[in-house]
Amino acid sequence: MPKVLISDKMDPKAAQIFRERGVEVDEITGKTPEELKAIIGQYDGLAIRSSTKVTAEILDAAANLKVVGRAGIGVDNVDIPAASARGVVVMNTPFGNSITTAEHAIALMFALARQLPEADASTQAGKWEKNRFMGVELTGKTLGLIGAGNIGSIVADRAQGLKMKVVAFDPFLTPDRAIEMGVEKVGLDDLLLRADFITLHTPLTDQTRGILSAENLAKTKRGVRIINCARGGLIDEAALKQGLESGHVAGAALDVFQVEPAKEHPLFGTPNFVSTPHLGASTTEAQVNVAIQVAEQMADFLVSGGVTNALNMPSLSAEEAPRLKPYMALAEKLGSLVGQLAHGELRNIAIESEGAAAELNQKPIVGAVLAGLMRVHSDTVNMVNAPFLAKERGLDVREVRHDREGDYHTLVRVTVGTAQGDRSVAGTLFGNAAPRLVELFGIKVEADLAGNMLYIVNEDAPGFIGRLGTTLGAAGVNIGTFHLGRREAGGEAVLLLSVDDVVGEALLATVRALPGVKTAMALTF
Ligand SMILES: NC(=O)C1=CN([C@@H]2O[C@H](COP(=O)(O)OP(=O)(O)OC[C@H]3O[C@@H](n4cnc5c(N)ncnc54)[C@H](O)[C@@H]3O)[C@@H](O)[C@H]2O)C=CC1
Ligand SMILES: O=C(O)C(=O)COP(=O)(O)O
Repeated sequence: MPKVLISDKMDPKAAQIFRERGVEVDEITGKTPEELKAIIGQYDGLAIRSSTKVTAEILDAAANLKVVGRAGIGVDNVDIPAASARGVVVMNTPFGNSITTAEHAIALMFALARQLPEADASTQAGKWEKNRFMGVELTGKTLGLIGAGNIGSIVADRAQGLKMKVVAFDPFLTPDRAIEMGVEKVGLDDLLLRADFITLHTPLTDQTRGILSAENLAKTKRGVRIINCARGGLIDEAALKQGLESGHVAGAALDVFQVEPAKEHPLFGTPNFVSTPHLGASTTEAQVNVAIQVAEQMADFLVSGGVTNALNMPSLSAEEAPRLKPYMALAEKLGSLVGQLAHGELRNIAIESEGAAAELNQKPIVGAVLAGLMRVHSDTVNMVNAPFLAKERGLDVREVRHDREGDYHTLVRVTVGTAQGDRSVAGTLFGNAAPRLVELFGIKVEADLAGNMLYIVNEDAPGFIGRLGTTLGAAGVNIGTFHLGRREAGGEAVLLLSVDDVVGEALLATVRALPGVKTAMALTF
């Protein structure tokens, strides 16, 4: 039974769903990285929010880990390249908390406009400072949106309801989408110049880090109010403090900080500064949404191989998974076969599908071929890291679907380009379930690819099969199945034998010495 660790506070629905789906679950929150390292090795899945930092070091200790599930959106606390390299799927729940986070941004905007936290503290301190607090209206003001994705567009919608004018800076926002959202697409400088309020809704990336730098803050309108419910690293916090102290920035509300938890911070106590402890996603509704979603996605993956919302792997629905599974087994075997047989550096690989295979989602088939191919050289390769490793090695991967009807109702062909030319193998599924090799380097064969096998190319001449049988028998190697194919009578023949034991180097040398043998290799599947 797969085992999952929930390492950040999560709605109890998550654990309930894991158990209902046949996944064992432990909930252990608040661990230090060292403590997490000590226990992570026993788990197949890790369910987190933003507190757990999934570093390369943690991943190195996670020998059995197959999936990290983020109950939320931002995954900047997960080292995704390190996870991909180790074959661990990383998934998030991209929509479950977006309304809630957008509402928090709007709440903070009101808090700034009307100085609600200060007014509350003063009133409850018995001061009744009616003349101290003077707010601003939101109606008619310009809201500058940095990042117009899921959360940004909900903020834009709510702000329009408040009769604000919304301008948005997002390099990936298309003009059509801007029209649909009713926002004006602008450049960053234009936004900085015009916005009365600025709200940030981008992920933290190398491009967005410090997007509100000292230089950019200096370009803002005097009296600007800034809200950040995205990630701490987006704003230069020291420059923001200066802006607040000089009065250039009339107010700033941060839900997120460069270093969290922020228990001490130079901004604390600064006039017109409002803060919340990363509460953007903290509503009952959002937490139930993300807990259910992350547990369903992770259980689907661990139990049936379905992949949803993965950031480092193509999606594969739980419904598709059973239909694709035999294809992935076939693809992996074909990849492994070419990986074992093709000599030298592989330059490119083409994965072609025809018949029923062409109607399927190709990404998992391609991933499985690459996994089979790369696993020949490394034990730690799987479908997640195989495409990544292929890219790293400069292998050109091509995917082709054919409409044509061939000899088989379904066929997957894998062709690799080597220094000696192209080498191609093809396979089908018998009864839509059992993988069978049907073509090997241009020769028609029909073979199971399983267990220990012996691959021989020889000159087609009488007496050879008898001599081979005698040689193997004398070495105590039992033949399970025997598959033969040839280009033409008396030409080159290919033999694929399944054998009960590993064929060692000494026996291979004897086989190679038999008259007419051109190649003899041991294969394993
Ligand atoms: N405070 C909290 O509790 C929460 C914070 N978040 C944060 O909010 C972020 C945004 O979430 P979503 O809207 O769901 O993500 P999203 O992916 O739907 O939208 C992000 C937008 O940022 C844009 N973007 C990317 N690079 C940019 C750049 N250099 N300049 C301007 N725009 C850029 C993208 O084009 C995209 O439209 C998350 O990445 C997460 O870090 C999310 C949920 C809760
Ligand atoms: O979903 C996100 O990106 C968030 O920042 C929410 O963080 P949390 O799950 O509340 O720690």
